[in-house]
Amino acid sequence: MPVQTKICGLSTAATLDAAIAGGASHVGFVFFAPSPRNLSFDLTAGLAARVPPRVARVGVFVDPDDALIDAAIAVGRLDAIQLHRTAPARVAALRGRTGLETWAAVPIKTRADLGAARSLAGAADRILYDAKTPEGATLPGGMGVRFDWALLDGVSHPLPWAMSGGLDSANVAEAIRRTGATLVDVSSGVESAPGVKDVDKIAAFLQASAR
Ligand SMILES: O=C(O)c1ccccc1N[C@@H]1O[C@H](COP(=O)(O)O)[C@@H](O)[C@H]1O
Repeated sequence: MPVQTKICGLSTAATLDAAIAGGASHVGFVFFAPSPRNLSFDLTAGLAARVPPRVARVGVFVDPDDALIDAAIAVGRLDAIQLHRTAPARVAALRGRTGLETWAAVPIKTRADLGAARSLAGAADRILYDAKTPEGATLPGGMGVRFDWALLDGVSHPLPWAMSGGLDSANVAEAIRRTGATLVDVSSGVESAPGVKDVDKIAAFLQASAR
C-alpha cells in the first residue's frame, strides 16, 4: 500500500492545488491564531471547495474550544481533526462531539514521552508522533524540529499512527524506511519561509515519499 502523505498548513489555492496534483492523501488547515499558517474562515471556505473527495481535509487545532471546532468543521468541510496539547479526555469528548476521525499529537523527545500514546487508546483514532518543540515555544508543531526516529524501534503502537516533525524531501524516504510509517505529515519542510508554502518543495516531497 502506498504511503499516505499530509501536506499541512496550506493557505493559498496554488499550493493547495500543488498538493492535490502531487498526490497528497490529506491536506491540513491550521486553526491556531499564533501560527503563521492560521487560516481565516473566509479563506478556509474557498480552499475547502477546491479539495476533491479523494483527499481528506484535516483541521489542525491546539486545545480548541467547541465553538472553534464547530465553526471550522462547517466552513472547512473537515473530514478529520488533529489535536495538539489536548488532554485525552478532551480528545475523546471532541471525537464524540464531532463524529470525525480524530488524530492526537504525541510530542516526543525521549522514549518516556511515548507513554502518552497509551492514554489515547479509546480516545483518538490515530496518534501523530511529532517532535517536541522547544520549552516555552508558542507552537506545538510546524517548527521543523525532528525527533530521533530510533525511538519508535520496537514500539507496540496502541492505535494507527502517523509521523511528523522536521520532515522534508531529503529525509522523508529514509524516515519511512527507518520507522515503517504509512502516513507522513509535513509543514515547514515544504516552505520557503514560515507560513509560505513552495509548490516545487511540495512536489519534491510527494515524489520522495512515494519512492
Ligand atoms: O504548522 C503549524 O503552524 C502548527 C500549529 C499548531 C499545531 C501544529 C502545527 N503544525 C504541525 O506540526 C507538525 C510538524 O511540522 P513540521 O513539518 O515540523 O514543520 C505537523 O503535524 C503540522 O501539522
